[in-house]
Amino acid sequence: MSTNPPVIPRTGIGIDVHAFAAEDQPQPLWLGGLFWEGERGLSGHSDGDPVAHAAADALFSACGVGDLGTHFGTDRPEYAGASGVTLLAEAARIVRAHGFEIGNIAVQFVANRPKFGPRREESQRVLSDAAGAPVSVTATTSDGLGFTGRGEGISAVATALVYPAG
Ligand SMILES: Nc1ccn([C@@H]2O[C@H](COP(=O)(O)O)[C@@H](O)[C@H]2O)c(=O)n1
Ligand SMILES: C[C@@]1(CO)OP(=O)(O)OP(=O)(O)OC[C@H]1O
Repeated sequence: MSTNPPVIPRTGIGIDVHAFAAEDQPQPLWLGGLFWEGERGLSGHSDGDPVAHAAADALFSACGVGDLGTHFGTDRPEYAGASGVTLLAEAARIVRAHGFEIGNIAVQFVANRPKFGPRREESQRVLSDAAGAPVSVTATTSDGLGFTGRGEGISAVATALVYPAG
């Protein structure tokens, strides 16, 4: 009797950090694929969304196909101002082109503001649509400690699970 080899899933991890933009060069805040009206924005070559970037990096990590810089380097003018949602969708496309399907992505960001809970469902919907797989997002304040606690920037960490397609 022959048995099929087991399908071995692969995990990946991604971390991203963006500093808040200087007061005299205000930027819109994009976080978790959403625009946050009235909140101080982050600096970056793209829209600076650390949640979407960490999610994309976790996908690349899970598949062993490089990282954010490999695929969307800051030397690529077409990604200047690019939406994190677009980058996540493109990362998911690349992952599938390498023969993987996505199980899920989990992201947590660290920031005092914005208060995320009321918009969690909206963010998860936008990011899940982009990835074509479930994306869950959680938030913590880190109890006011560290650079996030001091309000210098926002960090995000993500894990992803992928498995060979077909
Ligand atoms: N930007 C944030 C940060 C936190 N939350 C929610 O508050 C809960 C408590 O945060 P602690 O840092 O004190 O553990 C956290 O579990 C989140 O539900 C948030 O919505 N937005
Ligand atoms: C996304 C890219 C490319 O526009 O630029 P940034 O917005 O600066 O973001 P970062 O998380 O530093 O990742 C590097 C780049 O690939």
